[in-house]
Amino acid sequence: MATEAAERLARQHDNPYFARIDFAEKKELAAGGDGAGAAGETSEPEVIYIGRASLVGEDGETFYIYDWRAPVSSLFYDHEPGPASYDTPGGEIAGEMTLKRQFVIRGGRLRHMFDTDETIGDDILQAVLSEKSDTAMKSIVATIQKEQNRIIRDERHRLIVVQGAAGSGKTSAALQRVAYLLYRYRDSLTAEQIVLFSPNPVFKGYISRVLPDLGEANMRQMTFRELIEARLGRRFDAEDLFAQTEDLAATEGTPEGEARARAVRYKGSEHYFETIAAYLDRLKREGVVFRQLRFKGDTIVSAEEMSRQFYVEYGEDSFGDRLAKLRRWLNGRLTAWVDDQLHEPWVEQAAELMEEEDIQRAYVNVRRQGGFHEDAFDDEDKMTELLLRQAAENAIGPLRRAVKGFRFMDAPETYRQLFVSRSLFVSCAPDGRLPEGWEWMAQRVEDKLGRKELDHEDATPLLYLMEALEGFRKVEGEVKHLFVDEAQDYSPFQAAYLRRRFPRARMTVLGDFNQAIYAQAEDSGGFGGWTRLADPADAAVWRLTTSYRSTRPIVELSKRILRPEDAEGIRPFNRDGEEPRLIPCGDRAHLADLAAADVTALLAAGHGTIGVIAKTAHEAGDASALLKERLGEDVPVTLVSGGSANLPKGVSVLPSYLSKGIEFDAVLVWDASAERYGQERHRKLLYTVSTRALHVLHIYYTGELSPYLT
Ligand SMILES: Nc1ncnc2c1ncn2[C@@H]1O[C@H](COP(=O)(O)OP(=O)(O)OP(=O)(O)O)[C@@H](O)[C@H]1O
Repeated sequence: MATEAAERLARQHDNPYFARIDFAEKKELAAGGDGAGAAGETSEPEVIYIGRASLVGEDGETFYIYDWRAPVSSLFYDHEPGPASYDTPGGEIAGEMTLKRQFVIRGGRLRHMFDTDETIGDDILQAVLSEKSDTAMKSIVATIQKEQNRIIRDERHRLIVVQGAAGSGKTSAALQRVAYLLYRYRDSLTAEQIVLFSPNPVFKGYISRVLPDLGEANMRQMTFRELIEARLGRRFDAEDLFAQTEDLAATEGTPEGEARARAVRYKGSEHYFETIAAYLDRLKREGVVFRQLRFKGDTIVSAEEMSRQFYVEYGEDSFGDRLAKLRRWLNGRLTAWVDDQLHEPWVEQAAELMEEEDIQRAYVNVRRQGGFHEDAFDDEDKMTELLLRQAAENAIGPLRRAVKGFRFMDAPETYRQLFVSRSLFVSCAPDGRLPEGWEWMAQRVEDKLGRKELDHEDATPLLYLMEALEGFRKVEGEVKHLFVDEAQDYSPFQAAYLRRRFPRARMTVLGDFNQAIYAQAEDSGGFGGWTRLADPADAAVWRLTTSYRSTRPIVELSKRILRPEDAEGIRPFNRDGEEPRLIPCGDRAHLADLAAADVTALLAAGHGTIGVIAKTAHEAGDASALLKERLGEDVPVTLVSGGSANLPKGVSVLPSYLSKGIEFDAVLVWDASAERYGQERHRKLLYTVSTRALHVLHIYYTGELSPYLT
């Protein structure tokens, strides 16, 4: 506690406050009308300083500085001088703002001071946005914009969906919202109860400093991949989204590639989610595939016995009760089997070889059960029996654990059944029809599962089926807030799955349909079915249209990449910069020569982070090798891969999909040729890549330029 307070004070010493407002509260007409003041009159203006944390006098009442999250602070974000009001838990407070002043204080010294008429003065925002970037994201509390503030402080809706242009502050708003909620509900909400889904490990590292800098603990961060790995990683060689993307890129245009792309889209759809839901319903009556319990070639309980027990004996009970009963029954069967085996030679041998630790445990058990007193002979028998029992139990430990972990149900095989029988699939599909390409999918599932491999498009459906069969025991009921960033990249299937996995969480979902770059979400208009997850009365859809990250010329160029109707609502923040450059190159070697020379010049000009963004991991590998050859040891070049967790300063080379959510002072697009970015589906990828640039954008191409840039 004391260290925390000391750290906070040290931070405050460096940067105590960033704003001052003078606010005169409107006087209420006192009850009975005898009038402490007439309605409409205001009291003397109070001087209010706003900073990252509050500073309170020793009396515990005098506020020298208000925390930016205090109710009164929203006056600063929402209003210009003049009539103004703010919400408090006790109701609205209205009055008159007579002064609004902004400060830039660094290292305890006042650098700038502005009085302003606008909500948040352009000058300060200009200055902040013109700074060179760091490898980690910074907090934006001193310059939160009105429309961002609305998202940060929304306490009314259970589901908030934010559609925001690239660089409009979605991630920033999400993180300040986490800080806001932790402050507002500090007695009842902990950082552990907030989960943020991040697109990849690079992004995870990139945002991890914002909350600690604001004096708050980081929320839990997860990637969808981690979720899949945790449950299915041991049983399957599970493909991830990036490998899937690479495969689709490599097979593009081939019949195999087209069939897979169709399967990927279908298996991310709501149609498929409903099909699985109907299948689950049917599994209540028949069809769960059980796995026999076997020991050294002997069947202890067969799959047929389990099925009979489950569907016939317990047929009247609910699914959950039947499972609980089946588990008890299986454990009883295992115990009976152990009883039966006690005097078999293998058990005696195993008991002789038992570890000291197990013998001690058996000894303790006998004592606990009241052994070792009157009749020593009896005790010895008891001890021997216990040792034998312990030995047999050790041997069937994996079976006990399988029963505990529900592995007596074969979820993958149950899943596979759906693709074995056409009529079964049809009976579960909501429209009673087979999806296009079903045969191809059926063959693929057969091949892959047979080899213990799992396509990414099958991972969430299998996870859903498995968890639903187990009664969603991994449900995270204690999570109160779920944030999903880059939400356009989730399939409607994944959105529906997350809703079930975090059943009580309020959701804040942020995305940009113009950056939907994965095939799995292509058919959903880029918004993954999120908006349908809550009752419309409990949901809000907010839009962020101003793009703060990039200079005006960069935003203008990137808007031209999009279809006019998609670009319509995007507004650049008015910050000047050099025109983006389109640079023709003879071949890759020439491209590398030019890019290497530009990297050197950009570093010399003081740009601290340079992102060389190629389309695929393979091309990023090539680009990195070519640049390293040319730049030598003096300029370190880092190749960023799917597993990387940190973005270094200097030059990073990365595939397009790993650049999601992050930004660089300068972006060098590696080969935006028509060959690489020629199809409609590449339009959004090119947009995503170009909008990573803060100040400088160079686009190199060999051969013909992508049609989206001409
Ligand atoms: N109100 C603000 N004040 C200062 N900087 C801001 C503000 N809003 C956004 N920014 C800056 O703009 C950049 C983009 O913000 P952010 O990454 O949150 O946007 P995004 O909408 O999540 O972008 P994308 O969808 O492209 O990943 C960041 O550098 C952020 O600090």
